[in-house]
Amino acid sequence: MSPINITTSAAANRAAATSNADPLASGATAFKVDSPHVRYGDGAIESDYLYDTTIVSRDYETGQLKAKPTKVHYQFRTKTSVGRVGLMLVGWGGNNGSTVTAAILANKQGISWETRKGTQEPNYFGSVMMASTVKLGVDENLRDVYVPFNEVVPMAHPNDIVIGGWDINSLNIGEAMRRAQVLPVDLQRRVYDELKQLKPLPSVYYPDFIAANQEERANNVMGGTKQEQLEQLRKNIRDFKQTNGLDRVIVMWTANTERYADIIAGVNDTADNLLQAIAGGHAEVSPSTLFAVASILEGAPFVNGSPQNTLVPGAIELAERERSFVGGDDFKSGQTKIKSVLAEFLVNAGIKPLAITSYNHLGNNDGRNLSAPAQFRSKEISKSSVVDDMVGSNNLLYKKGEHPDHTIVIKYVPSVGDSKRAMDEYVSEIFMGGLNTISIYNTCEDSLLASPLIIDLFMVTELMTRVSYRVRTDVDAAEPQWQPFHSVLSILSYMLKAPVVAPNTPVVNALAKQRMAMENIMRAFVGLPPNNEMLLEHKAFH
Ligand SMILES: NC(=O)c1ccc[n+]([C@@H]2O[C@H](COP(=O)([O-])OP(=O)(O)OC[C@H]3O[C@@H](n4cnc5c(N)ncnc54)[C@H](O)[C@@H]3O)[C@@H](O)[C@H]2O)c1
Ligand SMILES: O=P([O-])([O-])O[C@@H]1[C@@H](O)[C@H](O)[C@@H](O)[C@H](O)[C@@H]1O
Repeated sequence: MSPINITTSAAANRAAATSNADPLASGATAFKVDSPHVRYGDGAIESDYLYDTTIVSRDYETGQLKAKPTKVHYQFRTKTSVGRVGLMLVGWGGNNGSTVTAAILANKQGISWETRKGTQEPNYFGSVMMASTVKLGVDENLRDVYVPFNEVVPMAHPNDIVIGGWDINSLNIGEAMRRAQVLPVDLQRRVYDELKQLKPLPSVYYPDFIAANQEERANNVMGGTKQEQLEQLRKNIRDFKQTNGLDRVIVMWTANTERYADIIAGVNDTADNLLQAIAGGHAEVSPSTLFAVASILEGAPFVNGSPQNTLVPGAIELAERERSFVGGDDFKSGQTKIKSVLAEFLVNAGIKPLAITSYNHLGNNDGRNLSAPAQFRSKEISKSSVVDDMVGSNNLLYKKGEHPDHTIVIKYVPSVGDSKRAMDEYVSEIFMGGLNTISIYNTCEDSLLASPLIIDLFMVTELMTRVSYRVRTDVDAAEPQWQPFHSVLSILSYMLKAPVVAPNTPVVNALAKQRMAMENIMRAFVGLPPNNEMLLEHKAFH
């Protein structure tokens, strides 16, 4: 019984109208939920949602665990109008920044290009929002019906994003695309003239935070004190928004990996201390944290695509106080993405990884920056923490505090360029003391894998700026206030190696859990129950 894919293109709709194709296979764009608990009002979708969870407690007399099914009544309101949205990239002239800009232009203008295999059309493959589907439900014949992920709730379309940003290097984006050596030459040729008009704004450069080998790029640098730089960055964001007539701007760090900043009491441990440290020009405030503070103060969501600890405690507290959104860290694009699948599979299969050895070499500027110990250390941390939740979930395999050996090696080999070569070995203990070894060789085209994540991070972050919620109880004295989600957008974790979460909440790295959370939260916004794949319809006698 083949599943049905709802296609929403006009052509597909015309084809369905004139053929005896399955009426469900080409429906109108998006879908409407038929429920008394979902209201499609003017400008917003409101849903009443019973959140089912299970509270576990221990009976201290008997020692027995008790599991109590619990329902929490949420109400969600999702504004349906996206408006005009902008993305300001920090590190715009880098491999990721220039690649994602060129790709959006090609998609927006329908620019195809010639390859030795024929004509290649632009696409958004690798974007979970733009190129993956979710199961909406089943039809009357119990056939699965799938819709594009980006049609579960109204979302921004990448073709409509207005892009700008900063770089410490002055190269225009056309030249930066050429320097990156990522995209096919024929495509580069077709988009170059438009991209060369795009010039990064001068940025903040503190040599101490990135590798010394990056100094030769730093010819587009902002002067002044840290406070003056903060004000300039804030002005940049305001000007970009006003000049382009934008309703919302999202700032995303795709600049070089910085060293970790020391967390110092009285400097970056609280919001006020961080603001004072900036005013006082404290050396331990990094460029990325300055961008985060500027974004927070301008109400522009800030997402960190690199592994350093940009979101120091003071930045988190400031975001909470300003009710501004932040997210991070480190795009989860290749080697680590696979690890967050494989490690979960092994542990959930009752197989005990003993050693995970991850090596890769790459030859792009990111790799050159990572060849410096302090910058590598930031990446090593983000790449190493990805199995912690899976290991912690299974005390049958791992005693408390026990971990697999986990080694990360990254080498800079200029000749491979952006085409990173990753080699992994997973050695696991299996039945009766046996050993299983899985070896993987993975050519990760770094920027072609990271660019779609920039799009997904933008789309989900933008969605969350339009969502508010409230919790209802049976004894509400008055209508509770609608409020935004917590400032730290842990819903972004699927796209990130080291998800930043709200203080004192759990970090989830397992990729399947992360996708399930994002899908089911978005389903809840339109009043749909979680997908549970029980398929009882197919397991019961009819
Ligand atoms: N697959 C991937 O490409 C991938 C995956 C995960 C994380 N990342 C991270 O994304 C970031 C970008 O990767 P990339 O391949 O585009 O690197 P890149 O070196 O090509 O680009 C980084 C850009 O940032 C600029 N820059 C450095 N410091 C800056 C500052 N303070 N302000 C503004 N611009 C600054 C540099 O001039 C450069 O143009 C890196 O931190 C990398 O670790 C990349
Ligand atoms: O995402 P992933 O492939 O596990 O990790 C990658 C690193 O291994 C690589 O060295 C670097 O190029 C990228 O910044 C990326 O972070």
